[in-house]
Amino acid sequence: MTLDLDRLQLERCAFFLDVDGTLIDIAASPQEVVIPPDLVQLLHQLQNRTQGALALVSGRSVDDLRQLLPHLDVIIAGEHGAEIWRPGETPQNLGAAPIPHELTEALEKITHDFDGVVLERKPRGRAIHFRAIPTQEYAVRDAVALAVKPFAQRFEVVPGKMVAEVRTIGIDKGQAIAKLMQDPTFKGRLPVFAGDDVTDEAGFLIVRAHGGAVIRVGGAPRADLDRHFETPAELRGWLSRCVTERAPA
Ligand SMILES: O=P(O)(O)OC[C@H]1O[C@H](O[C@H]2O[C@H](CO)[C@@H](O)[C@H](O)[C@H]2O)[C@H](O)[C@@H](O)[C@@H]1O
Repeated sequence: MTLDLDRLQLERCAFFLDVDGTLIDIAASPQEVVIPPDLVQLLHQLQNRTQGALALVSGRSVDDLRQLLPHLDVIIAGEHGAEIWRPGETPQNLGAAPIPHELTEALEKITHDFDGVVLERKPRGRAIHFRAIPTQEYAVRDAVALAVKPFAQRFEVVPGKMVAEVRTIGIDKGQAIAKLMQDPTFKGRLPVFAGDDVTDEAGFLIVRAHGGAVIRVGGAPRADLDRHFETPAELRGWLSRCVTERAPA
């Protein structure tokens, strides 16, 4: 059964929002994304209306997101939930293992074998981007799988949009959301999660398990979604209407 998102009471909700492809448009490279001018204000409004029960849940690292959104002061679950940062604190590692040097070397080699592949080194993971050579997608994904194979007891490869993400086994957005739902700020609220990609599915599962609402941006509409938006701009428009039109009685 899906929830009627137009009847949500923000004061009883907890929002978990993915970033790339959900709040902001996908760009040619991670550094080229454009942050909409009103995004930070919108997120702070949502944070106020939910008494702080708002977290960004992203594949990007906490440091990366804080640079991208320097004036934003909200909780961040970074690197697919490998780390959680609360404003004023240092990020908490939720169990990510250090990436072995040999694994990074093996991934680095792929950037030499395929012109156009870029290795993103995150504090707790690696991402191999091949957006510049889409026709080589399967060859690159195979090469990444092979590189990670000797480390398969601790690390796995997860697919994303024109990217292969290498992360510690057991880390996913679902476990980060489950942990945040134990926080007094989030506990007892109805979780609402918006995402756009394969790596968001673990978050969708946990949110459903808590009786919450699942929103997907892009892709095809699905029967199991509570709401589907075509673009990040549509999602931001809906969030904006939520915070302005649904003021508390
Ligand atoms: O979980 P998200 O917030 O959606 O982050 C997922 C990954 O986003 C970034 O890569 C993706 O977006 C780039 C900018 O639009 C695009 O160029 C790239 O092809 C996408 O894969 C980021 O670089 C990754 O670290 C995140 O895991």
